[in-house]
Amino acid sequence: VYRRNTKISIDHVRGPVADASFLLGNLPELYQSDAAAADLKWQKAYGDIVRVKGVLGEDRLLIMDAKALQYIYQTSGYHWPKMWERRELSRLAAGQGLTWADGDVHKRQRKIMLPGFGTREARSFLPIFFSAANKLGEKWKDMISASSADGSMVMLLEKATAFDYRFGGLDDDKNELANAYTTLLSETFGSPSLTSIFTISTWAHLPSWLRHFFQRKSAKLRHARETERIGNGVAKTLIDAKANALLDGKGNKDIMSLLVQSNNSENESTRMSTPEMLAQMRTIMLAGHETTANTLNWTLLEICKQPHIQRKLRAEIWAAENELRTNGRTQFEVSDFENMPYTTAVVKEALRFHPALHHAFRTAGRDDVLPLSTPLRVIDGTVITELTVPKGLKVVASITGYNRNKQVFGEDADVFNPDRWLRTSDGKKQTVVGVYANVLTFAAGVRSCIGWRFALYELHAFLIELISNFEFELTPEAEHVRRHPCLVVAPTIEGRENEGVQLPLKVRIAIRE
Ligand code: HEM
Repeated sequence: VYRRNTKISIDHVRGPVADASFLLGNLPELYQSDAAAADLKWQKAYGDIVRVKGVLGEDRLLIMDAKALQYIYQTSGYHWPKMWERRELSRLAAGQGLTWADGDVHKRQRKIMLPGFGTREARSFLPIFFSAANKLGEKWKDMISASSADGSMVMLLEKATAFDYRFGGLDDDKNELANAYTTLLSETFGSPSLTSIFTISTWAHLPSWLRHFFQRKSAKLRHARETERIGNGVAKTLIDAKANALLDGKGNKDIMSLLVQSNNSENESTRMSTPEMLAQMRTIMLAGHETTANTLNWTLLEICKQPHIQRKLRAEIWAAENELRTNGRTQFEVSDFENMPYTTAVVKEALRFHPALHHAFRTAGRDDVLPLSTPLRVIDGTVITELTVPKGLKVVASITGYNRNKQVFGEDADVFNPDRWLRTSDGKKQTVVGVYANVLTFAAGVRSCIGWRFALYELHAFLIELISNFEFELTPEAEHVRRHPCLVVAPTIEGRENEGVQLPLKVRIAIRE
């Protein structure tokens, strides 16, 4: 393993010394500290391209450079596949669905699913997002009036957002599946131990029968196995119901109908097997819920830290609601968001500052040359403008590192400031990387987030509904929130990570003048 690992070398690129051990390199700091804390520290010291040590002498590249990321994600198509061990984690979390698939399998799966995620489809879900947000608000109002005299209470926000819309008919409060998913990531993938880091990084070298044996026995993966069982059960019931509706001629272009139709397809290139179909449902459930819910959590935290942002946001939302009522309407549509620039700016800034996934993992599928936005000084002091990389090199794309890159977002990139989105452009031509607002939060290219429009509209709906009805304030505990890395970035309280995701904020009903 050592010989194989050290054959793929980029030792001319600068990076931190592997302070943990030869066995684990820099991976403990990369994976165990607060999400992206190591990335930002190394970015400051070495620039936007950093060599980090993996297990047993392995070299990896941490990338925050715009042109290099654009090349990997967009220009190279499928030539930079996902890192093998991360695909294995995706398989364990959600089966052989879209986040696991690669190459031709991915192309086929994505082509089948894409029509379910267009702008029109996402827009049609807006009333469902508002209704879910409203339901949550009503619940909070009841809790506040039942529990406190001063009209406020400390809420442990852990799961908001419209969990049930993805497949319809699930009640968020009682559903076994919703509960299983809520804690899956923090329990199974949160703060990996040194043993887990080593095991996951060396999995690829084990024969598959032995790997599967360990995975079946692993206590750490018990929760993932249980979620798989519940998830497949729920998915099967929903699929049967959908198949019957389709037989009755009630089909449409929602994602469930597309999956069921592809399962029945005679054509190999548009067919999805039953295990694949179940995996897609579990994938959407997981990829869609944890990411959006945590982005909302981080947004609320930031606007509590800077109350003037919260006040400005609420003023815009109330004005927009008044306008809506004056025009005899009761419900926002997506086109109304265009007249709410500050709300959109807050959403954009939250997505930039707190990407729900802070890392994405790739491998060079061939010897390649990465173009660089910023010239890089290497170990012998020379400065290079492109970097030659060997086939098999593992790469960590630092989504947070890119999103806070000063070359891209300006000198104040490390400050949460929605106003940056309201400034007029300086006309400088930029390297465009992400699918939305040029942030890398939804990744880019052929493997970009398929549900980004859903996330965007869902975030708008929840933010509008919650800020319109409630005021949020920091509690002393919230000062100790850490950015806990567990496949996604979730808020936990320092030293109490084992209690799971929580964000204690003081919430009171907002009184309209
Ligand atoms: C704020 C919310 C969200 C964020 C930050 C986010 C972020 C991402 C990122 C970074 C990726 C690429 C991962 C990689 O390359 O390893 C991704 C992929 C994906 N996302 Fe999202 N996502 C969000 C919401 C959603 C929603 C709402 C859905 C579904 C309804 C969804 C479904 C997926 C799927 C299926 C993939 C795999 C796409 C592929 O590989 O072709 N995501 N997401």
